[in-house]
Amino acid sequence: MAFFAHQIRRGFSSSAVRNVVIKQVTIIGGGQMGAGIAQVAASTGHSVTLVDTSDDILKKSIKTIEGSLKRVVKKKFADKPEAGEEFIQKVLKNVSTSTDVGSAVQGSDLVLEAIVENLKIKQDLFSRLDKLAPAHTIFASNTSSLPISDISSATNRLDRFGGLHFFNPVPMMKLVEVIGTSTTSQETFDSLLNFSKVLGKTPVSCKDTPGFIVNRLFVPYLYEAIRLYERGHGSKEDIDIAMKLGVGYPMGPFELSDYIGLDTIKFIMDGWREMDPDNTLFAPSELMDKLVAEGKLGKKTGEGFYKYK
Ligand SMILES: CCCCCCCC(=O)CC(=O)SCCNC(=O)CCNC(=O)[C@H](O)C(C)(C)COP(=O)(O)OP(=O)(O)OC[C@H]1O[C@@H](n2cnc3c(N)ncnc32)[C@H](O)[C@@H]1OP(=O)(O)O
Ligand SMILES: NC(=O)C1=CN([C@@H]2O[C@H](COP(=O)(O)OP(=O)(O)OC[C@H]3O[C@@H](n4cnc5c(N)ncnc54)[C@H](O)[C@@H]3O)[C@@H](O)[C@H]2O)C=CC1
Repeated sequence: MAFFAHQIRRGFSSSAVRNVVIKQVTIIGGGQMGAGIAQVAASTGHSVTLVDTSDDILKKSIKTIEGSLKRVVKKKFADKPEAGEEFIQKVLKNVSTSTDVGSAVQGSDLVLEAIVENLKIKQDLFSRLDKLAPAHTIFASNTSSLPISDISSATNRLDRFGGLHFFNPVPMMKLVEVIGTSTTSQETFDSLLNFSKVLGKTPVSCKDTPGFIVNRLFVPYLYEAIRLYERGHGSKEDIDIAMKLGVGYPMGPFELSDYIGLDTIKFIMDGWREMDPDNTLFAPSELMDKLVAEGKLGKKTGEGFYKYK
């Protein structure tokens, strides 16, 4: 069994609320992750407000959600296309959009942040939200690599702050890492665990350590694959085939790096190297640095390790 929340001792308990049942969710950041999380939350009956910096971005987010829902219903309602269309409309009705965080957090039980992976920008956002959101509202970040406690330190609701780390593509990936800091209250942690389950995901409990569980194991794996290629031990194609057929991964390390975004992966590794410069697992890759400097960031820019145009 992956988690035993009741066994985790936490040092802080004066939560303003007990076990918040999360019904109304505000998601800040309508990119790859935010749109996916909004889709899953809306599909499971939550009322969702999706926030981003412009209406144009939000229109794109809704388009992404619609496209993904179509893929979902194609399978789920294979024999009943009308019921599928009805489902899509019902889900979309649960999602509203806003460029104003102040109004978007009113009445919200959970504010989940999925904006750019930058500590200062996340701290500024949460510091502002802390003054605007109701007292009972739980805050959570979907950060891939930043310590949750560094982000929560910008607020006065340390007990009502945790991490909820989803995986890309959110509608398909079953895992959620639930992260509690030393100040996250048990009530908050339990609410986040329950919320993940209501979304139909499988949560695992994580400590607030670099990369939590998955990325702590996976980022060094991706980098080692690149170094293997740099040393001439195998072609990209062969390494990808080897990991797909040899251990059953759905994507090889180069395909997956392009899918996630090379800038994101390099950003994470650079940050960890700064924290622990002598750890050889965090050694840089010349090729990765070169591709990112050239703007070849993977699928999203049309080229990374592979070409997509
Ligand atoms: C980790 C290092 C550092 C990273 C730092 C940042 C990242 C993080 O913090 C954490 C992460 O997210 S790590 C990334 C985790 N994700 C993965 O490993 C994805 C691996 N790939 C896959 O699972 C499949 O290739 C995948 C499911 C993507 C696609 O499947 P296929 O390759 O078989 O392709 P398709 O045939 O197109 O799809 C198969 C079925 O899935 C449905 N589908 C795919 N994408 C969808 C989407 N976005 N929305 C809804 N449905 C979707 C598709 O319809 C199809 O369904 P069936 O027709 O029923 O099979
Ligand atoms: N891409 C991935 O595979 C995964 C990413 N993550 C994490 O999720 C977060 C978001 O990542 P992505 O969705 O990939 O990024 P993205 O670049 O696709 O989306 C970020 C969105 O946030 C918006 N944004 C930026 N600053 C904002 C602000 N102050 N207020 C409102 N909106 C703002 C941007 O306009 C953009 O639409 C990051 O922390 C990332 O590390 C977590 C798991 C997987």
